[in-house]
Amino acid sequence: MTGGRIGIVGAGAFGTALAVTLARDGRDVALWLRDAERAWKMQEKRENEARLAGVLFPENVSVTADLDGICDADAVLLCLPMQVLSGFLIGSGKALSGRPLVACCKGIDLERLTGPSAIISNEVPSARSAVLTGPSFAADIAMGLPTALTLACREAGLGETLQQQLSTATLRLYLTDDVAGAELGGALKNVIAIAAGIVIGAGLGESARAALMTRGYAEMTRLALAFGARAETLGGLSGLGDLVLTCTSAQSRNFRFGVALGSGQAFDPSVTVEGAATAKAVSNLGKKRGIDLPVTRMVAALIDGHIDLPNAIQTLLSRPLKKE
Ligand SMILES: NC(=O)C1=CN([C@@H]2O[C@H](COP(=O)(O)OP(=O)(O)OC[C@H]3O[C@@H](n4cnc5c(N)ncnc54)[C@H](OP(=O)(O)O)[C@@H]3O)[C@@H](O)[C@H]2O)C=CC1
Ligand SMILES: O=C(CO)COP(=O)(O)O
Repeated sequence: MTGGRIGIVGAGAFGTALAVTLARDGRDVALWLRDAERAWKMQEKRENEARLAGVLFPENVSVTADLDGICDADAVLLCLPMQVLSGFLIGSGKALSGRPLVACCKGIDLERLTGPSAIISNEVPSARSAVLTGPSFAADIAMGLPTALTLACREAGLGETLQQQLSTATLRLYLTDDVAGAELGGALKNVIAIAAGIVIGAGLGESARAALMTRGYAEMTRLALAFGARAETLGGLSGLGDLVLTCTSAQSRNFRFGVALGSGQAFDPSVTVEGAATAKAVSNLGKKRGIDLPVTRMVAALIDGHIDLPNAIQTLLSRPLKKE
């Protein structure tokens, strides 16, 4: 499909990659960032040097710091980190009233303990929401490598329209109405990816990583089913697919953060690591709902410095033996 006008909020790595791939496929794209001077420079330079260096913008990408520039778009993609989404919508959501808003962030809000679609419904009640999630590194999308994602939307008609508007020759969107499953899979896989990174960073071996990924997947499924998700969604792109990608690739920031934690190295605090806040949020959710989440709880405790690595490993290994 070609044509249509897409607005993108957030010129980070992911927002920029989506802007470029959608524009190459014929959409007019307006890419919004919060700083007017940087927006002007990016518009002139035709490149996002800070977040996606080396990828030139097609001429049908325009960069703006004015939300009026995107409020008439057919769909607006919210490509902000999870923990800033509510603040952005409280401050600026009014400008996006009535628009289809597609959350592209992965995580659970630490204060509200909800995913992005509930934040959108609360802060912009007139908006029609969807969630775009699944296994994809921004660099791969920007290079035009084949990528498949999940588009989750409760409204059948809107979901089908967005699926057409946001799929390209190399970006293939699969549709589901299981928003809870898609959101929770995307949020939790980042926590498990941190744990997988810790395992590798601490030198515990590939076998331990495979065990961790499998038990982590059981944990993701347990939590998601308790929130009304369907098991098949967790077994799809937004759950298992993204878990595999993120736990096994050094391109992943969550995985690299875990490696640093496991090997006692420092990690640049300016890098977006969604799983860190989400580990705490999900740990709190689990406590509230009485759901056993041993891996998530341990990741949250390690990040907060409430436990050291040898004790964390010992605690996980000494849990009572049980049926798989
Ligand atoms: N990168 C990837 O490969 C993928 C990322 N995602 C998801 O996309 C989301 C965004 O990630 P990503 O693009 O990588 O993140 P980046 O760290 O690359 O960029 C974050 C962007 O958010 C902006 N931002 C931060 N705080 C605010 C705020 N308060 N108001 C307005 N803008 C703000 C930053 O702007 P500024 O520069 O001004 O600080 C920056 O443009 C995450 O949830 C991530 O999980 C999903 C799939 C792949
Ligand atoms: O979500 C992603 C891949 O699907 C990106 O992972 P990171 O945020 O860990 O880099």
